[in-house]
Amino acid sequence: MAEASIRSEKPRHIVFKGEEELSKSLAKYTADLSEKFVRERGAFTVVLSGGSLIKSLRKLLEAPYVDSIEWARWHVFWVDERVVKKDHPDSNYKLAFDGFLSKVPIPPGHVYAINDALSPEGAADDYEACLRQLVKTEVVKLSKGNGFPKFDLMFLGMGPDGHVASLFPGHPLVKENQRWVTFIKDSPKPPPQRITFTFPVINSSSYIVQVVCGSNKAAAVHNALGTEKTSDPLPAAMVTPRDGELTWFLDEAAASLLRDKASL
Ligand SMILES: O=C1O[C@H](COP(=O)(O)O)[C@@H](O)[C@H](O)[C@H]1O
Repeated sequence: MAEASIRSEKPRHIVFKGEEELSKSLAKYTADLSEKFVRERGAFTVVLSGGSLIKSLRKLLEAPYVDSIEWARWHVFWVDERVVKKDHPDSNYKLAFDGFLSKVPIPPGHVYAINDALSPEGAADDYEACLRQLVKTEVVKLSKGNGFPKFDLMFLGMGPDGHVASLFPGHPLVKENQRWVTFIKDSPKPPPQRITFTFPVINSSSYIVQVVCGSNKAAAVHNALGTEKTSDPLPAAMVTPRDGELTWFLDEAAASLLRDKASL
């Protein structure tokens, strides 16, 4: 198990007056990266979170992006998933399908949902095997430095407790450094059974956006964006891409406890 990584400088953060402005900027940021990766490698690997993130992607469903993005080149994954049936209200797949994926022409074969017939252990193994196959076929890149998969763009949310994906404060899974995908059966946030990417996978991404809105998350934002060294950082503070770019997209409420909170 690795030591928790501790960053030495603050990641870039952008504060928006409200979630409406944030979602417009997030759409442009995403469309620009889609264009770049499709041009460079003919594919764009995108990792979604569950929760409030999906609503913040809604501007991608509007002009000009809905018509200009090369949706057929997108490959979509989940950073974490609840081990429930795909039509269950708690499913991150269902949330994304209903609010986003059903409205854009991404080929169904490019949408990599978990196998919802398996146990948490089985679903994590199965999802990792799927990623290993996609690395072989070069749909997903491999990080040269550490041998973990390297996704083009990863969208992260954050809970009020500072959790990201299904990696919760104080849980031993935050230190997992061998597996690509692992499972949890005692998630403090329901439902208890989930699978999740591990930190080495998250931190191998080329681009990570951490999207956080709301005053109930202000304390965790303040904690995670601080530079104070701690041996027990919040999971959100452990998002430290090794060879990539991290940008926090915050609304004014989430940024309200930061000293540097000038908004766009
Ligand atoms: O349970 C989860 O929570 C986090 C945060 O969700 P939010 O609704 O507070 O934005 C989410 O990022 C994660 O994917 C999800 O499984």
